[in-house]
Amino acid sequence: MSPAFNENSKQKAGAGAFALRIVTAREMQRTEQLAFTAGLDSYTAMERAGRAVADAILARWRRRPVLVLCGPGNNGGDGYIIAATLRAAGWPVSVTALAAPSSTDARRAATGWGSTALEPDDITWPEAGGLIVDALFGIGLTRRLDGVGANLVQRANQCGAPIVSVDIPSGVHADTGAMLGTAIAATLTVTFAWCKPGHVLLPGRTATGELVIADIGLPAAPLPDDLSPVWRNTPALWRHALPVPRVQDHKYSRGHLVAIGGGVMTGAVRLAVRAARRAGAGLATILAPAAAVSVYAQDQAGAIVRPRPETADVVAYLKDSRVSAVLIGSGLESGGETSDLLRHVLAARHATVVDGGGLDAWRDLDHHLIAERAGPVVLTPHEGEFARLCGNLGADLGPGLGKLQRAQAAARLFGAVIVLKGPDTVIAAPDGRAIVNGEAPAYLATAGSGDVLAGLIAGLLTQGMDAFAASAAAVWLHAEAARRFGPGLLAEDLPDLLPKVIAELSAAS
Ligand SMILES: NC(=O)C1=CN([C@@H]2O[C@H](COP(=O)(O)OP(=O)(O)OC[C@H]3O[C@@H](n4cnc5c(N)ncnc54)[C@H](O)[C@@H]3O)[C@@H](O)[C@H]2O)[C@@H](O)CC1
Ligand SMILES: [K+]
Repeated sequence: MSPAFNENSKQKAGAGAFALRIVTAREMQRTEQLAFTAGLDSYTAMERAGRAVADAILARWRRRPVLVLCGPGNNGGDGYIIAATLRAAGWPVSVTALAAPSSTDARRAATGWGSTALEPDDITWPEAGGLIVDALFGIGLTRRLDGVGANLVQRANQCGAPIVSVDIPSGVHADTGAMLGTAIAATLTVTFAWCKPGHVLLPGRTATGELVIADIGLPAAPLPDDLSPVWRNTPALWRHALPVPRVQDHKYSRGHLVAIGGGVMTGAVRLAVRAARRAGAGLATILAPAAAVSVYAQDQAGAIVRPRPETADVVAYLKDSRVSAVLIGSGLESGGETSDLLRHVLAARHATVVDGGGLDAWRDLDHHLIAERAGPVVLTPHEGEFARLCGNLGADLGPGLGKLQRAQAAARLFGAVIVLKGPDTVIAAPDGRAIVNGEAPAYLATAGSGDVLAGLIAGLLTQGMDAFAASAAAVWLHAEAARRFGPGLLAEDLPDLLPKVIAELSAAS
């Protein structure tokens, strides 16, 4: 495990990899409780939260009319403090209260605001030159928005003024990013201490707009020891673990990837192998049906292509101790032969990436095969493949299970790293660690880009990188390469974009 994944639980929120944590609503509440028990005054925390939001507003906008929408809980309490702070800065501020404040701290904040709160029916909605502060609901939102609350959200979204959300856009579920009925579409969201899953998972990520994470002094107290370690994906987590060739290396010691090629959809493994080689694999061998050997051989002169007339040939080849990772499933049909191949690949005990048709084969494996395999396995489903792979996995964990929790549950169930792909890819390890990649450009929605990702993961794995770190690094590098290329991106472009991205990362570390 890399040092970045072992950060000290007594660190401050703003420090190093610890700042990249993603914390669920319940974990946040427990952290706050511990901090309060350790002596932090809860109203002081609320004042800091409110001031942090007001500071973010003052740093971005000039004086303008502001409407603050306050809910009944502590999110609303933050809203009253923001209103008072902006008023003290000379801004024209009005407040509307969805309901009377229900907590001691929120009541105290409302008293500090002092002026009357408008009834929702009496609001004059600001125009584009004004500003709305959304302090209706934060991480305490537990059920769908309806009635007056839903109406306020819709009117705010329609009035044309930018909206600043306190902690999380009202209506977004903090742990899943789902919309509970309707949700604020914010220009800016200021959250506290750590990001929540709802800020990085769709559709919450879109509703969040720009995200600012403000330090309100919480982790000065000890954190709960059992915080599930979830991070936002950035190179700080894994850059130091990227493979770098040593002077004494030869092609086998840099890593020998074996890819199982299909007979018809050859493009998938060709893309994957090129990506693996661009990521530094010293050697790649494609085991292909005899009829397709020439197609693979003509594509990449530097890859070895061998015919695999019988499954037995694959088994024999994988016994070679110089094989360091296997990619199976890209471009393979689901069904009998793929299932046989997968069983033999797992029995060979190499680090393995399973994609495409291999995922359906994985679903059909006997559980003892999954339990008994020795090498690390990475499964790379998109949502459709995940649904086939896992069915209603997690239904017993309650309704509304989000993408993060589903990936974590599958990783635990299978004892494999899960890369649940999409615009908000989640990488989950069997031990509960997870990383969310919230920044992928939509240009990646093109045929073959998943094959490149599978090959990139395999290319890093084959060089000895830890499966979880390799998966996170590959997802980030893949997205960054696509971002740099921009419009017109083809999957074929991606492998050759990787060296520059990797070189710049290595230079920066
Ligand atoms: N606890 C603390 O010390 C701090 C909390 N802070 C703020 O407090 C927020 C959390 O406060 P709360 O736990 O009071 O939760 P919220 O303010 O998010 O909302 C809770 C209230 O909304 C009601 N509610 C939930 N779902 C509803 C729905 N669909 N329709 C109508 N009412 C609904 C609940 O019954 C409760 O009254 C954070 O998001 C953050 O903004 C900050 O002040 C920092 C410090
Ligand atoms: K809010």
